[in-house]
Amino acid sequence: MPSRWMAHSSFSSDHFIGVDLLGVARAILGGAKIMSTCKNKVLTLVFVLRPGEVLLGYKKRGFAQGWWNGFGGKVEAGETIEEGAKRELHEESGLSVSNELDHVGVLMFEFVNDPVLLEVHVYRTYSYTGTPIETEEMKPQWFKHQDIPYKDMWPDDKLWYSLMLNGKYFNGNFKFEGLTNLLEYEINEITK
Ligand SMILES: CNc1ncnc2c1ncn2[C@@H]1O[C@H](COP(=O)(O)OP(=O)(O)OP(=O)(O)O)[C@@H](O)[C@H]1O
Repeated sequence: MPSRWMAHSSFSSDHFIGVDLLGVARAILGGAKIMSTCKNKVLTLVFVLRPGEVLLGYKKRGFAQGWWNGFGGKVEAGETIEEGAKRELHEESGLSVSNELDHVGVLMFEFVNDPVLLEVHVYRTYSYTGTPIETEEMKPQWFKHQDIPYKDMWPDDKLWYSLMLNGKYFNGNFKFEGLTNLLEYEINEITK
């Protein structure tokens, strides 16, 4: 009996325990990963358009300094994502938008060794009031579509700008190592 039990145990039971432990370990690790990554940082990114051109801002300080981008930033407590987008556009470019912005995409960015995911909501609009002004944070400039300075921008931008400029809806997932090394990505166009 003991030897049969031992024999049985040393095969099936160990095997079973092995699988089970692996499963438990996976569940714990998986759970921990989900818990640590579920806190997304919600950001906005607004593109003001006029026929054939897009307004970009040169980032003068802070995160991504020295690169061109749309206007946007963190959504603050008590405001909707779209309200945050309009506020950041005004703060960074001096432009105001009273109509609804066109919500064209959501981009998720993961950075290796950083548990916080960036959830960037992308908007576009042809409708605005005011004249772009240089602020402490951004220097605005109109660019023809063919002159967009992709080499001085986030590496993901060249992968989805054509969708945004052409009025398509999309989502994307990007994995970065540092600020310049894009390791993996996927972009999906969405039909509304
Ligand atoms: C990783 N690949 C990326 N590709 C394209 N655009 C990206 C991006 N990652 C972040 N962005 C955008 O860059 C702005 C940062 O804004 P950021 O300066 O951090 O926010 P905010 O102005 O609130 O910060 P401060 O309060 O000034 O620190 C914001 O529009 C955000 O959507």
